[in-house]
Amino acid sequence: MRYTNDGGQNPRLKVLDQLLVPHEKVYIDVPDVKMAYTVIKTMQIRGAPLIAIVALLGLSVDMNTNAHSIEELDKIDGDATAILLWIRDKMEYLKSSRPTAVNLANALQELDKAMEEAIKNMSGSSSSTTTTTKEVLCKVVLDYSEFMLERDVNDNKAIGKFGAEAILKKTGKDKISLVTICNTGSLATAGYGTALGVARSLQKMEKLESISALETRPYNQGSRLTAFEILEEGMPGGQLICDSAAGALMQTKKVDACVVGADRVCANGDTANKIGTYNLSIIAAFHKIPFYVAAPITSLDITLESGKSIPIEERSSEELISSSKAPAGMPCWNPAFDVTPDCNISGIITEKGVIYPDADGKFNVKAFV
Ligand SMILES: CSC[C@H]1O[C@H](OP(=O)(O)O)[C@H](O)[C@@H]1O
Repeated sequence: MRYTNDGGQNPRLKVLDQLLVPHEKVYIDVPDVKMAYTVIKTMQIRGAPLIAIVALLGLSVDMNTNAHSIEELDKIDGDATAILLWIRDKMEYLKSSRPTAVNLANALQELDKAMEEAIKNMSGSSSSTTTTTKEVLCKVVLDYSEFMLERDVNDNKAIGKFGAEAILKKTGKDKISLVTICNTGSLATAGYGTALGVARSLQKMEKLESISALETRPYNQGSRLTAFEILEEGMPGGQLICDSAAGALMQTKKVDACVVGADRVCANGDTANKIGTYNLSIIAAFHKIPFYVAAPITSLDITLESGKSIPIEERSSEELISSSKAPAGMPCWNPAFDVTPDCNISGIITEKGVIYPDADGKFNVKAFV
């Protein structure tokens, strides 16, 4: 992603088209909310934290630089309720792009609070300022989207550190062999990565022996994106395995831990992540290999008691047909995510530390937020 803001209130956003990585590096200009929605929906950018960041930066670029939006906002300037409604309408549109990851919904909720607060402060202020409602809210959206960008990298570094320490302690090993699924690295976040950030931290500590990446059918985020990041970082023992080789790997080779990302973690620890994660957790449980979820607090959804209520995105048959070379017209079921039950999870690694199950084996995610 390329984000610039010269002049203080002139944000510009370009995103790397992840559908073309690793073979081509093409950047797409995101001048408005419509394009932010499109790049998310079509998976030109993906990864729960990055979806939230691109949506918010897209909103900020739209409000601050898009001529049509500026004109619309100018017309209703001074009417705080009308401006709020205008922004909330865009927020709802962005939120409808992909339903499973909760990071975007959480970010928009936080932003909404910041906007309400700013409006309250404006009406309470006695100073004879010439700043208009529109200017104030454009600045709130801009500041908040930039804050998210910065916070995500710092959070990921903390996740990496806590995760590496937890895995070393749990396994008692000096060198760790990991398995991961999907892409949770710099490409899925503002930088560093969540689950792949844990691998990065182990590598920095010279404690990473190997990392096996699943290809992650049908979109192949593992074979295209994680493989690319593993090679770029020169991670020791980096290798690609097909999704169905995970069992054989655990049966015949050294695997010390699995570490995966998350799109939504419920109050009881149930975790939605890329389709195939549930299978991986079952194989890991069978082989008594610790299984960690690495995710920022923004991926936690304590309003849902269990994974049964997580909306699971189903994508088109065409995507599965083209990637699997199935005959055209073949009916498909193509869920993008599955839910790993709490009982298969050893720990949830966040930037505030690791959430472990209690003595009864139950997670209390609420207590952590
Ligand atoms: C830190 S990435 C979290 C999460 O997002 C991915 O999904 P997608 O590629 O469909 O956007 C995947 O499930 C990752 O684990």
